[in-house]
Amino acid sequence: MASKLHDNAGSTLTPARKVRVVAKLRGISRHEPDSEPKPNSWISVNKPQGESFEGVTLSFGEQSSSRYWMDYCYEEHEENELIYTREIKPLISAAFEGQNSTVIACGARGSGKTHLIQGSAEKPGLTMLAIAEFISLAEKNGKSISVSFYEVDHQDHAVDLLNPGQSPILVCEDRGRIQFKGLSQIPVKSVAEFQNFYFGACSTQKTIPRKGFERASRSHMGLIVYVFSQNASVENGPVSKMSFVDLAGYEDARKKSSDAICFAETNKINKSIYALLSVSHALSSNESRVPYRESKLTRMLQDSLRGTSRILIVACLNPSFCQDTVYMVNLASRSCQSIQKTFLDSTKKISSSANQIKTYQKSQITKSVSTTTKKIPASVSYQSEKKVVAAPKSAIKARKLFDEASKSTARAKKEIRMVQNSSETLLVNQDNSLDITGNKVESNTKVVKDNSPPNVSKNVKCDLMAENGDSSLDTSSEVEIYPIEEKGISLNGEDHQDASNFSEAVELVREDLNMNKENSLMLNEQGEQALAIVPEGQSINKENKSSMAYEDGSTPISSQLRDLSNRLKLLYSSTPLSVQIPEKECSSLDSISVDIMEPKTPVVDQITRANDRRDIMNPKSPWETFSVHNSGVKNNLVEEYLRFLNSANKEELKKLKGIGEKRATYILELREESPEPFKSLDDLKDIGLSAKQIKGMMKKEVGELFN
Ligand SMILES: Nc1ncnc2c1ncn2[C@@H]1O[C@H](COP(=O)(O)OP(=O)(O)OP(=O)(O)O)[C@@H](O)[C@H]1O
Repeated sequence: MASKLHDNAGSTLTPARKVRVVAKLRGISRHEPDSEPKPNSWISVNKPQGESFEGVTLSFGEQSSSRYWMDYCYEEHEENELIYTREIKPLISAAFEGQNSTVIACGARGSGKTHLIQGSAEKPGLTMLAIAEFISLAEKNGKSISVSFYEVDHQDHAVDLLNPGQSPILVCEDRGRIQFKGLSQIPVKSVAEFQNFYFGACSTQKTIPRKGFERASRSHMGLIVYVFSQNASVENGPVSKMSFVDLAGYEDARKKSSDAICFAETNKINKSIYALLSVSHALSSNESRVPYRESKLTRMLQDSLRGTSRILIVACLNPSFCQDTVYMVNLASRSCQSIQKTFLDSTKKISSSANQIKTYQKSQITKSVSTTTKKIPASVSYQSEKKVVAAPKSAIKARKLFDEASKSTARAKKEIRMVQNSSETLLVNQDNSLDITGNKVESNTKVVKDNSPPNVSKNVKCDLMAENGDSSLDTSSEVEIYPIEEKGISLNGEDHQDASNFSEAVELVREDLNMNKENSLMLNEQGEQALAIVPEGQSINKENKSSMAYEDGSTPISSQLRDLSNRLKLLYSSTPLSVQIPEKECSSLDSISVDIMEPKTPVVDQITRANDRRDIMNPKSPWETFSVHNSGVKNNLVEEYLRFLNSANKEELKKLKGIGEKRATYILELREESPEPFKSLDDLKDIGLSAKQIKGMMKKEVGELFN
């Protein structure tokens, strides 16, 4: 294996981590035709240097410049027992303290998920090993254990594998707890007993006839282990539960499907894989809205994912080339918090570097340029403040659907170090093998390390990544991994890119990956435009609220603009009677919220033009003035109404026209998932109201004011 570094650090969960993502490279089975163990040559595991980096990055193929963050990677020879001891055992102990958790095995087909989760009689999987520990701890702590075992197919039918032939399982929520109707719980007293019915269910799972529907060729399987207080009844609920999910293997629907039915089935399975990984991504990045309702599986796992629950994702890797593995790693990697940490560190640094450049330019101090360096041309530094879109359309779209890890393949970068010393000399160092502190940076990993504050008494480092026409840049040159959630894949309510985009996303990422080389060449031609890295870094921040403030506590202007734009959008969306903004203008407003990184005149232009168009800035007649005030009042009313829906208790909600017991309960449920589920009147459609009903409700509320 081309592992460059592989230490054991950080292999157990630390209290602060909600989601941990590890990879497991599948071993070679004795039964496989070519079963001679041979070193894996298509996956490289790299550990970026520096103490602040906890994870590893994976890259695929010789020439690949895409890197995907993981918290850790287990190699071929590292068996289930090791993964169990390091990753699972701490979660079992936590279960006896009331903590829920979920272990998810994902990967392409044949990547070893079942081997990992179920294992076999000779090589027990994580579930078997865990049950032994559960039983032992239960005895010690005066608790009892029971299990459920189910399967979810492509049609979101969930069936009980321990009581086959029954109707599909129903999932409902009662007093904030997920409940299953039609899923049996079997008490477990010994490992042998468990082994019997578990393996029994696994082997018959493929043959049992399904009541009322066809059985799917691929499905997800989930084992739930419940911990009960000794004398508590099932009705009281468990102390905690731990879920083990063996996801169906991801497979490119177009590649393998021989017929339309198979194609549809594969697509649906892929969507549900995507849904689960999206939920874990939303949780790992503290999204305000988590899309549990996107699939049956995420709904079933909701209790074991939300709140203080911990999630372990094991991305299983095929030992030989498999494009589907790359896609899965890409998806799993999005939940890896190491990426975010690293990324945020470097983004902070980049933005502070950008500020230094601006200050530097403003001061208009004559700078001497050393013989070994070049002065940055004004055009270049200007470009650094602008967002430059230099990638092909499909690649851009793919970025929106996936994270920027794939985007990184389209950029070959060079680090320009700008050193401003006490004599105010600007040095640009294009040597990318050493950083300013003299630390060697791994040649093919882009790492921004220096977190020290700028200090004029010593050398101050500004890291910019420049893409230029240097012929030394090739697709294997340094690449930065971004945990970006672009607009298109944002998981929160309004921007949520639902699972239906999965195939498109996969398709686009595929294109993106295939275009690596082409893109970098094209970027090379772009020359100075490539300095777009600064704003792009800020662009990445746009989804990440925690990074929205500068270190001095002030809010970046880009974020203020976004706020302004969001308000405009709200105004627009909640004033249907106001003059319609043409499609073009709307998209301009969108782009304000998403793409503008720094205050540029066009922003003001856009707003002014939009306002001009509405003719509200300069009303010419009393009627127009009245209209303006009228729509202002309307907006306030709508805002108040939405605020009420987002905060009122059940009884208060029921006082509203059109909201009875059921809807009020549902609204409270929605608020559990997201503190503010209603952001515009349109969101009322989520509780089953038609546009006409919404209008009627508003009319009623307004009428009441005059009664
Ligand atoms: N660590 C390992 N060592 C040796 N053989 C393994 C290992 N992991 C998996 N295998 C073998 O690889 C093959 C595929 O494994 P497995 O069935 O677990 O994959 P899977 O990802 O669950 O597949 P699918 O997506 O089709 O369900 C099996 O023959 C299995 O025995």
